[in-house]
Amino acid sequence: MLELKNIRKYYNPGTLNEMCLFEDFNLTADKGDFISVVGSNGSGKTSMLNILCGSISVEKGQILMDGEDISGMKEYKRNRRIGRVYQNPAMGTCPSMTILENMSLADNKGGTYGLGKGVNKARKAHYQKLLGSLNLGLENKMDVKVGSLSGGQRQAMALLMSTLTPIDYLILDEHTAALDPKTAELIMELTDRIVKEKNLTTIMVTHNLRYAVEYGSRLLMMHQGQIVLDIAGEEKQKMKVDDILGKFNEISIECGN
Ligand SMILES: Nc1ncnc2c1ncn2[C@@H]1O[C@H](COP(=O)(O)OP(=O)(O)OP(=O)(O)O)[C@@H](O)[C@H]1O
Repeated sequence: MLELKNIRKYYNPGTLNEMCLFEDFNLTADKGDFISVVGSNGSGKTSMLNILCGSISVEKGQILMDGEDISGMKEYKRNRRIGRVYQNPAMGTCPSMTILENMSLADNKGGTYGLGKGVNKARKAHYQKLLGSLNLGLENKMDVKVGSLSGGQRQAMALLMSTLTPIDYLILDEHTAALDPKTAELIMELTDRIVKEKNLTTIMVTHNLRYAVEYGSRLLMMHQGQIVLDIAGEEKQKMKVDDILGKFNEISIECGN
């Protein structure tokens, strides 16, 4: 379970540009939840993910992982249990290293790493099997530099790499936004498969309302630092893209836009 409790977050505190994003923000992601998060630009979606992952600090409040307060825990330590995929495929992979080296690096997350040690045959075969499941032919390109792959291929690798070690939580920050529609679809199917196979508690920020409706067990809508919609179960299953659009319109009218 991941929890944000009574979070207060200011950007540029004490300056002319001070901005209060969260005043008393609360979120509980129960074990096995797959939460799609939609919301207006600047509503705080990425900031929320950054707070969970420890990429940014907060003024007040607690971040709990399975009941343990991890507010003071460094990002790299949280990452032992949290996998993250970003919008930019370049963020999750190292372009100057080969596919094999990237896989090996991800496999050693949280441990020491030396390329000199090399990768044993069994591990290489394991990586090839995983890459083969993507159906992108990457298993035959183990010595190719990742920088020469397409965005979609890199994002598929980033997803595989972020979930290679035994993690419990998966954080997806608009991870299909930079991809063409067909590749985005493929990455979403892959995401869903990995989430189910590994039983990952997942939070996925997306501007694609269809994905938000089709995937996941719960749907949140954020606006101006607040959760304005939180639905799950049957209600979520019945939700249509038009319903979310309607909610967006309501918010815009309330704001006078
Ligand atoms: N490092 C920062 N310094 C100052 N303000 C920031 C910083 N990061 C985010 N903000 C502000 O906080 C607010 C929320 O930003 P955030 O990126 O979390 O929103 P978002 O919902 O992810 O937006 P989008 O849908 O456009 O990606 C915005 O007004 C943004 O300008």
